[in-house]
Amino acid sequence: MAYDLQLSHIGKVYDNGTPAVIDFNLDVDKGEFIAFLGPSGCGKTTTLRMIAGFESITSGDLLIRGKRVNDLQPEKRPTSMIFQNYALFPHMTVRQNVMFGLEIKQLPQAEAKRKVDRILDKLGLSDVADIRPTRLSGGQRQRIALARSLVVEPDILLLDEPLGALDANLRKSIQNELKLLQRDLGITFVFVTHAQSEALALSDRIVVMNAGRVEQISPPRELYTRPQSIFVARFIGANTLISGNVKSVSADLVTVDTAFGPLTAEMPAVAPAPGRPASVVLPAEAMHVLPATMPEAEIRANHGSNMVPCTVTRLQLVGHILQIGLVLPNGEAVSIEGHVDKYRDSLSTGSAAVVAWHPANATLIAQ
Ligand SMILES: Nc1ncnc2c1ncn2[C@@H]1O[C@H](COP(=O)(O)OP(=O)(O)OP(=O)(O)O)[C@@H](O)[C@H]1O
Repeated sequence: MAYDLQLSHIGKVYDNGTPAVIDFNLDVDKGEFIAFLGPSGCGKTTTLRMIAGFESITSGDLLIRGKRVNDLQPEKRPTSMIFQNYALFPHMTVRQNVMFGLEIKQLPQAEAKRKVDRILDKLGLSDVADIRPTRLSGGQRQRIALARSLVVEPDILLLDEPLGALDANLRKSIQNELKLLQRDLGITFVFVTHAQSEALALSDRIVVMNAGRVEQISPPRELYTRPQSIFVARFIGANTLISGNVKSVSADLVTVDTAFGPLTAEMPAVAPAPGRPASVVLPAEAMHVLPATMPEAEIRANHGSNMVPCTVTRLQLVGHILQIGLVLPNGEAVSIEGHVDKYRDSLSTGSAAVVAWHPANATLIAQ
C-alpha cells in the first residue's frame, strides 16, 4: 500500500542561498498525526509549505499517495492548510468563509450547501453561521479555519501553529477537539508547533528538526525516553546529561567512565566502541532521591545500581507534588518532582543525599 505522504531527500535552498531544509525523509501512513517540532528557524514551516505547494522544492521527491507532486499547483493537491492567523475574510459571514473553498472548486450550489451545513454542525458553528468572524472568540475563529479547510475533504490537512494565538486553557480544550476530530475523520494531519507539550499530546509521531535537518522521528513516548541525539535529549523533557567515555559494553548495557565513577545505561541501537566519548541521558522521572544515610545495599536493591551523591538545595510542596532542587558534585543543578508520599520527611534543604536510578531507565548517546 502506498503511503499517504512521502518526503524523499527533500531539500530547500532559498534564492538568497539560505539552506532551510536538508535531506528530509519521512513516510506517513494514512490517518497518522505527525508533528514537526523544533526551535524557531529550523525549517518546519518551509517543509509544510513545500508539502502544500506554496514553496518550490529544490531537491528530492514529494509523493502524495504514491504520485510525485513536486510541480503540481497547490489547488490541484489533495491538501488543505490552516495558518496561524487563520486568514479568515472579515467581510464574509462564517458560512461564506467556509463556502469559499468549495466555490473555488465550482461545486454545484446544493451539494456545497449540504457539505457546509454538515461541517458547521460537526464543529458546533451552526448557531453563528450568519455572523462575521470578527465578532467571534479566538476559539470560534480557530474552528471556522478548521471548517474551511475540512469542507474541501482533503486527504492531508496541514496546520501551521494553528493554536498559537489561543490562551492556555482554550488551547488545551481545542487540542482535545482536534485530536478527536482527526480520529473521527481519519485524515492525515501534519502539524507544525514550537510547543513540545502540544506535540507530545497530539501526535502519533514527532519529527524533531534542528537547523534544517531531521534529528529524530519517533512516537512521543520514545522521544521522551529514548532520545537519539544530544540535541533531542536537551530539547525534549527534562534530562540530565552526564558525559564520559565508554568503558565496556555487555549484552544490553554500556558502562561509561564519568567524573562520578562508572555509570551504566541501556545499550543504544548501535553498540559504541570502548573509549568513545558518550553521555548518559537521565530523565528526571527516572531519578530517585534518597537520604545519604540510607545503606548502599538498600539503595542498590530498591532504587537502582547507579548512584551519585548530591546536596538538596530546594524543597517546595505544590499540592501533593514535592519539587526537589539538587546540586551534583560538579555543580550541575537538577530539578526533580515526586509525589509527597514517596519522600515524606526523608529530605531536608542543605542535607546530603544520593540520586539513584536503574540503568534501563537511562539512555546512552555516543558522540
Ligand atoms: N522566504 C524566505 N527567504 C529566505 N529565507 C527564508 C525564507 N523563509 C524562511 N527563510 C529562512 O529559512 C529558515 C527556516 O525557516 P522556517 O520559517 O521554515 O523555520 P521554522 O522552523 O518554521 O521557524 P518558526 O518556528 O520561527 O516559524 C530560516 O533560516 C529562515 O530565516
